[in-house]
Amino acid sequence: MSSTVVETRRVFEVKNLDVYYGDTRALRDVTMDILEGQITALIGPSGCGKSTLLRCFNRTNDLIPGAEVKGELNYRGQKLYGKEVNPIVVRRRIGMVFQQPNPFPKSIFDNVAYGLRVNGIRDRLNERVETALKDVGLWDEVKDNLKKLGTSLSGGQKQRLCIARAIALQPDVILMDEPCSALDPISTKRIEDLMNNLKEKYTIVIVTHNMQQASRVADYTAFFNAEALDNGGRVGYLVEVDTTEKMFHDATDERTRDYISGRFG
Ligand SMILES: Nc1ncnc2c1ncn2[C@@H]1O[C@H](COP(=O)(O)OP(=O)(O)OP(=O)(O)O)[C@@H](O)[C@H]1O
Repeated sequence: MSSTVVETRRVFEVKNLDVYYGDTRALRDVTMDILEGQITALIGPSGCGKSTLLRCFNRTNDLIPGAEVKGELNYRGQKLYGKEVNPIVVRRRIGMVFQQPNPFPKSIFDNVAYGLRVNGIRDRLNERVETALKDVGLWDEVKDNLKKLGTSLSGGQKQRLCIARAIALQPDVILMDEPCSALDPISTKRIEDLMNNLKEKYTIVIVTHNMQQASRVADYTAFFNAEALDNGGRVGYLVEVDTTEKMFHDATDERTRDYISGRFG
């Protein structure tokens, strides 16, 4: 990696991380850093473990029966899987946005206020909701209809509403699992522009199948691949991670160059 990496603060430090689902190892020996205030894209062919790694960052794999994480994963210098760590607090600090925009069948206001209320935050609710909606560029579109159902918005608006719901809690990190794959190109562009604005305040990790998207939005790109095992299964692994500029124009590994140029995957 370039020398700027050394000077930038590490939010996550992943060392020799393995993830299992039951007896099956889905991801092996991942070592990488996630840097503060940067957008990091996780790319690679289907099944190479991108979403699995993403879920490690806010411990949502804990919710999958049989999932087990081995190795080291430090969040701001603290063991994320340490015994004393409360996963609920982790998920408050490290928010997540999914592929399918999934607002609750509640009003626009209540969608954004939801996480705040659940976490017992009741002061300045109106102001906090307004700020979150402004931060995602939705305020002007919805300010006169805050009682309208969140589910009645367009796909792109719904996704921005879900991002507003995540950032209302003022998290440290936002994890995005293919946030634009269900959206049209115009809504996708709005989310990409939004990500660029959000990185002033948040560290973002995004899983994307869209290589152009990674090259447009990410500061760093990590390329994962999967290899066949003797038992017929497959295990994902990290091929390389570097600045997006380097990965897309001068990747070290031939597999990365092949994938990025569309020769496989
Ligand atoms: N809940 C689960 N239970 C069991 N196995 C799982 C589970 N989730 C993922 N896996 C397995 O882990 C491996 C990695 O899956 P994962 O979804 O992380 O890959 P991915 O790179 O994000 O794939 P895609 O690009 O298709 O979304 C796959 O073999 C998958 O079948």
